[in-house]
Amino acid sequence: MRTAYTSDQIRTAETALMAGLPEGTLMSRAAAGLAMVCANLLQGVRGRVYGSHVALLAGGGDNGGDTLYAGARLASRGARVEAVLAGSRAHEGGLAALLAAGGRARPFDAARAGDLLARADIVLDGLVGIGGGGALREPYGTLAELTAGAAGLVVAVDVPSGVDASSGRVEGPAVRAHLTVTFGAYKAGLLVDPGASHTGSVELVDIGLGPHLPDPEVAAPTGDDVAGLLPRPGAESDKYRRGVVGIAAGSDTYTGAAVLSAGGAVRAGAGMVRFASTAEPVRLVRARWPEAVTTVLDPSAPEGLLDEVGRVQAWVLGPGLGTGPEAHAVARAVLAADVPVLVDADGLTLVAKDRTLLRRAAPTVLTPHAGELSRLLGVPRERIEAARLDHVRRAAAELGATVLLKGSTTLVAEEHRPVRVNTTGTPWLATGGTGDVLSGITGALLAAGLSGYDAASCAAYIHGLAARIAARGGAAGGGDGRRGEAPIAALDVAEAVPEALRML
Ligand SMILES: NC(=O)C1=CN([C@@H]2O[C@H](COP(=O)(O)OP(=O)(O)OC[C@H]3O[C@@H](n4cnc5c(N)ncnc54)[C@H](O)[C@@H]3O)[C@@H](O)[C@H]2O)[C@@H](O)CC1
Ligand SMILES: Nc1ncnc2c1ncn2[C@@H]1O[C@H](COP(=O)(O)OP(=O)(O)O)[C@@H](O)[C@H]1O
Ligand SMILES: [K+]
Repeated sequence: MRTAYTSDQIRTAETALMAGLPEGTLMSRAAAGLAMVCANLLQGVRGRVYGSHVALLAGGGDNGGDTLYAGARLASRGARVEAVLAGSRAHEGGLAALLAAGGRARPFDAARAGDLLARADIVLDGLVGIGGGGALREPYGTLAELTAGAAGLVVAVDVPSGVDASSGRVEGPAVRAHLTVTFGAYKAGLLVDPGASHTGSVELVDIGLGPHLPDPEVAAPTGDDVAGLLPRPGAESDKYRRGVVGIAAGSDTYTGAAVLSAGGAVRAGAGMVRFASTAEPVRLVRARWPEAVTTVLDPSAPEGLLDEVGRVQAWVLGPGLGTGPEAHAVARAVLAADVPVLVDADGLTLVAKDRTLLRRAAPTVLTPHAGELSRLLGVPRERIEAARLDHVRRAAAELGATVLLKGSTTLVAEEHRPVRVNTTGTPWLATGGTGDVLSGITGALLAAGLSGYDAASCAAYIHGLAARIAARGGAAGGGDGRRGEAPIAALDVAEAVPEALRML
């Protein structure tokens, strides 16, 4: 599990660690690690450190200090290092070290800074780190924007400036780095969008913080974590014990979502899929997934609506269900069941209109995208997009459910647990119907007995991995939506789930 922390948690751990160490030890560890990474980069792009051009953007705090000290180390190896001092003051020790090692430093001047960035082999963004707050003020904002025109590699020091280290929030200009060198531990904002899309790859420099770190705010499961949680059938398994998932989805108007959700469940290894809906979706699901056992419902007679369906260990409710009175009757019947229920799509719209549906004892998993969460919380969508971590946490607490927030980084929140961040996926997933597939995968894992928290985070991982495999035509790797990948259809993702499971 890759764990990540808020700025306050990092500061507390740093204070505890520093209490037993001579002053300046941590900054010197951070600067040494940063200089080493930069030296390796320069070896890669220039073949040597000596004679290479390094630009430092140094803010007035300790983030600038790290950067100036690292610049001094590179200057002492013969690099031509020049710092732009963005603040009214600069870190004294760092500046003195840089000048003593033969580096140069000048106050901010836009034209000169632009020239410098156009010439540099690497640019170190040391404007602000965990001490940053709110939108970047001037001239920090201009400097962050200028890094977009840098000819060489942009290396963010600790955190890309303009990204809130604790939440990933971005409120104005922010540096987009090729690489972020972060100190002591991951900051939560490096894993959560929009911040995560500014970091490039992330390299962690150990400064000895480990023993002092508290429980993390955020955790990103690795493939091994997911593999360890997944159910595998044994000699004593039968289809019932492996988990029967019920799917209440589709309507005579919307039929595709039902087929996709059922496909996710079948491919993710449900022992059995019981599909319950009106006649047309039932016909289509049977045609595409003969494995599913189907029941035609008559929601105009809500009494004993699900009696004919048979026993299930978990339900998936909502994809393509519609939002009228008959859909409401189905939602009421499913949510009255004493088993875990995943609510998606139209099911979320029904729940947003009638929160009493969520008064139940068994676990509930909600899987909204930002628009659906906006309706659930009564908060504008843009505010959710800008502060996804805060809102997913709030939703879990307020709705008493496990909440999986879909989007470019998928988050899974449950009260009193770290928010789980999904690290797989590809922007090609942004296409109609892929969320329906996710609902089926998650339902299969819930039926197999995983908790809502584990089922949702494992399903997101598998779904994202399957999407990458589908986008690369069966090959592993990728995930950036660029070369070697092609558009995918939602059903391709369901079909790639077995390959994803094989890789885990
Ligand atoms: N505390 C420690 O023990 C360690 C800290 N380290 C470094 O120290 C950094 C934290 O240093 P600081 O606490 O001095 O904070 P920062 O240097 O991250 O930020 C504070 C500085 O940025 C300015 N600033 C804040 N928000 C701004 C905004 N929106 N626009 C423009 N300027 C803004 C402040 O005026 C101040 O000059 C870490 O990110 C890391 O790089 C490392 O050296 C490791 C050890
Ligand atoms: N930019 C993106 N990058 C990666 N994944 C994305 C992106 N946008 C959406 N996704 C993923 O695609 C899926 C879309 O689901 P959803 O919004 O429910 O669509 P639908 O209702 O059409 O199925 C989710 O798993 C979501 O996390
Ligand atoms: K920075």
